[in-house]
Amino acid sequence: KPDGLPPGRWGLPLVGYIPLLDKRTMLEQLQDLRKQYGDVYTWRVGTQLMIFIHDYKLIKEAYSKSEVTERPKWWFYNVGQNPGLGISGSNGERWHNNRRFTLRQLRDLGMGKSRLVEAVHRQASMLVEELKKQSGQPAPIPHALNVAIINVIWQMVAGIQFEVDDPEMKKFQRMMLDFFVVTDRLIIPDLMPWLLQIMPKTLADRIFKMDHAMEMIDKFFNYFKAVMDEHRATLDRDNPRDLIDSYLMDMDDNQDDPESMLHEKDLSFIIFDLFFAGSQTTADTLKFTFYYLANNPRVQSKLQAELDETLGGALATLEDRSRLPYTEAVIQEAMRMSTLTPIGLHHIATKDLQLGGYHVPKGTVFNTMAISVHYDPNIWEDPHQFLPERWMDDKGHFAFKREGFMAFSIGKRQCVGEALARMELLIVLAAVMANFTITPPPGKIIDCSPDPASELFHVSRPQDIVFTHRKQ
Ligand code: HEM
Repeated sequence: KPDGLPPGRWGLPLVGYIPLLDKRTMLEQLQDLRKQYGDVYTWRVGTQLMIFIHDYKLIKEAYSKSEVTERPKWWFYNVGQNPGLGISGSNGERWHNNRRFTLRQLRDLGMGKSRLVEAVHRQASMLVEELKKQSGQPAPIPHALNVAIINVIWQMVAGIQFEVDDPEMKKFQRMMLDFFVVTDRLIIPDLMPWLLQIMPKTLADRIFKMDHAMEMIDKFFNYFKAVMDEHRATLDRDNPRDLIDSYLMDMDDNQDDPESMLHEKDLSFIIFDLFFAGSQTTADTLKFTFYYLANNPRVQSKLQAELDETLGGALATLEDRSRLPYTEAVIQEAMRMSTLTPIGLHHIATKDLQLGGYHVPKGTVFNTMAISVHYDPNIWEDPHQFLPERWMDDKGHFAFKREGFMAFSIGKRQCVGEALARMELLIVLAAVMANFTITPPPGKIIDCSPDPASELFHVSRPQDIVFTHRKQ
């Protein structure tokens, strides 16, 4: 055990201190360790040394260091690609280029006047129509919400939007669900890589579903490749339509450069990352927001009053943003309370470093406890209360402050889709709340706690809720 480490659990050789030995949830165990060791501690899981940080200032200090920017080279992130492709699982120059490319795309295609805003408008209106069909009835939030969010990403990537019941959309969603299922055990060999050396490959594949995950990746590649081929056949360099067109043009521009890293498989991973990082997150943030609002009629009336007065029934645009401070505050508060990534996404130390007076060796994996920060009573008054007012200043403006807010993480690796997510959340929430009042089913309250089935990523619990059409 290296000297100077933060306190914590080292455990046995090879297996470390395995969380499965304990029946409580992972988050409960982490909170216990915090009580025992303080805001920063280590926990060796398998052969992997992990550091857990519950304090915002220390997280900020860690993530401001360039040596804590990389993603671990794990199956969980790379799905067998070495080196990792796309954005979320890549590192170094490839990561830097792909991230910059995607941010540029979002800016150019995106915010302001563009087709992307039109797509969000169209999807928000579609969702309102779907909700009218269940007006006044207790029912789960319709599947159309997920479709709406996925369609916005399709618009950005390939200029396509599907109808709610289009079989192609169903097929695509089924592929995404299947992928989630096959990746649930991939992290085990990441934490205990020696298992792969002692096990026959067929057994390892059967247990950890690695071959299945690779097959799924090929399936996605073939799916996206067909869309790329269509784009290639109709590409007009003077009128790039979407992200695929832009990438193909960059590829052509660099075809004589032997150093060029651009290729179709990498593009396929970028697309894959956008769907996986950007659809469930945004859709679930909306679901949590509807749940909090259903239990908080006071907040809901105030929100509707702002929407009625400012928009008068029209769809919101980004220009309306400064006139919708309470709507922004509601979204911000819902993101704080739901904390979709309670322990963050892993980063790895690429060099030895000092943090909070401790020595953190190269190879340590960082877990940043957004959930502790978002409920820290030293940062937030009454942290368990849904209080959008905490985001308003004395003049009634939305007072966005980054300090202590980590829904999109912080530092160089923070979410690339934040601006898109915020635009979608604003437009869709405004459209729904201008048209509907939300209540729990009679005699019930909505359970706003995350579904215990998913620990590392918070998702909302499926349950009935009532959207009643406001006939203005
Ligand atoms: C409310 C919705 C969203 C939330 C809460 C969210 C949250 C996050 C978080 C916590 C990270 C991890 C950053 C880190 O490693 O420290 C992340 C990364 C990422 N997000 Fe989002 N996200 C959302 C929406 C989106 C959207 C709409 C897109 C794009 C369409 C997107 C694309 C990405 C990508 C590509 C990464 C990986 C960044 C990298 O590794 O450099 N996200 N997001």
